[in-house]
Amino acid sequence: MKVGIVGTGFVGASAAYALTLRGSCTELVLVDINEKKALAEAEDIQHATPFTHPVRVTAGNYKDLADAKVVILTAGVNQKPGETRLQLLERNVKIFAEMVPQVVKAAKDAILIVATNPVDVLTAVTAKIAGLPEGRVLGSGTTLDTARFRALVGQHVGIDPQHVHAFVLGEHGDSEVLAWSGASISGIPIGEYCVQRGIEWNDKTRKDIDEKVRKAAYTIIEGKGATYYGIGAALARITEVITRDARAILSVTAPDSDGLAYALPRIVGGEGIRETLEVPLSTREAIELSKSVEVLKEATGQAMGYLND
Ligand SMILES: NC(=O)C1=CN([C@@H]2O[C@H](COP(=O)(O)OP(=O)(O)OC[C@H]3O[C@@H](n4cnc5c(N)ncnc54)[C@H](O)[C@@H]3O)[C@@H](O)[C@H]2O)C=CC1
Ligand SMILES: CC(=O)C(=O)O
Repeated sequence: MKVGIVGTGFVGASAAYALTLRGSCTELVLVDINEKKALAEAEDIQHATPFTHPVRVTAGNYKDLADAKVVILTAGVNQKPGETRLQLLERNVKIFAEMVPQVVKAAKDAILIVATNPVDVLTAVTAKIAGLPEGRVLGSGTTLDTARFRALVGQHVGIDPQHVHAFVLGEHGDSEVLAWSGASISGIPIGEYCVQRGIEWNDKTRKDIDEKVRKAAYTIIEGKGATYYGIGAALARITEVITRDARAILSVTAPDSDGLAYALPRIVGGEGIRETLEVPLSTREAIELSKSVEVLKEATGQAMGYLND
């Protein structure tokens, strides 16, 4: 099964490497405005295939995306230290206005996965430009934040994060909501689990984890200029859920009936998003989620304005 990636910078190249390590597809086509970079990444990753999976990795142009099952969009500018995701909006909308029609023309049946920031708004923009049936355009949303949340809780309680069930909802950004009320360790509420096992669990523990999840991008960008391994793995996981029709529940982002995209747990399978789930939230979490949606509403309005400029 063919997968395309448009944008082979830190994020696109990491996603390509993760897809190859996991054997999530059989063919991988890398496209970038910087053709030399795409070619170099394709060659480098192809050299990993004798140790991983027999994925055919090539660099190409938009036409080479024909028949792709999935195209991942990671082209665009990233944050500089201290910059918010929303500050990238105008520059990345302009890139998407030029790029998305070419992707849709070449890969007529593909499911599009957006990763470029601000990812919720760009997913709404992509859906509007692409005009594809519902479910075929999604964004990585808070899959990375959810992974950060699960990793930190897993580390705190000393278990494999795969057994931490918890979601981050709303914006992939400063207003995101960590849904503590439904978080569990394999069905046992985290607080109860900690009491049973004699592990510290209080407001400070939750505040520290919240801060680390919410600020992760800022601290990593401060330290090394960009974040890419976490999102690379997340994109590979979303892609293989589609290529294997796994029907997994992921906190991806997708436009609602008003064209506003934000992350909620959704069932994802071979046709893209199959269903959006309703999550029981505490009153405080529900209020925080509506505030997050308001932030995105304003930014999405601005983005649609840039599209019409
Ligand atoms: N959704 C998420 O959780 C995350 C999203 N990101 C976002 O991913 C995006 C990419 O980040 P990086 O890879 O670090 O940036 P980067 O600067 O390393 O790579 C961007 C790539 O896009 C290419 N590009 C630019 N315009 C293009 C066009 N018109 N057509 C084709 N290719 C084009 C550039 O040549 C470059 O290779 C950023 O917006 C960043 O904020 C980054 C981490 C996590
Ligand atoms: C850059 C970004 O969006 C992240 O690492 O969360």
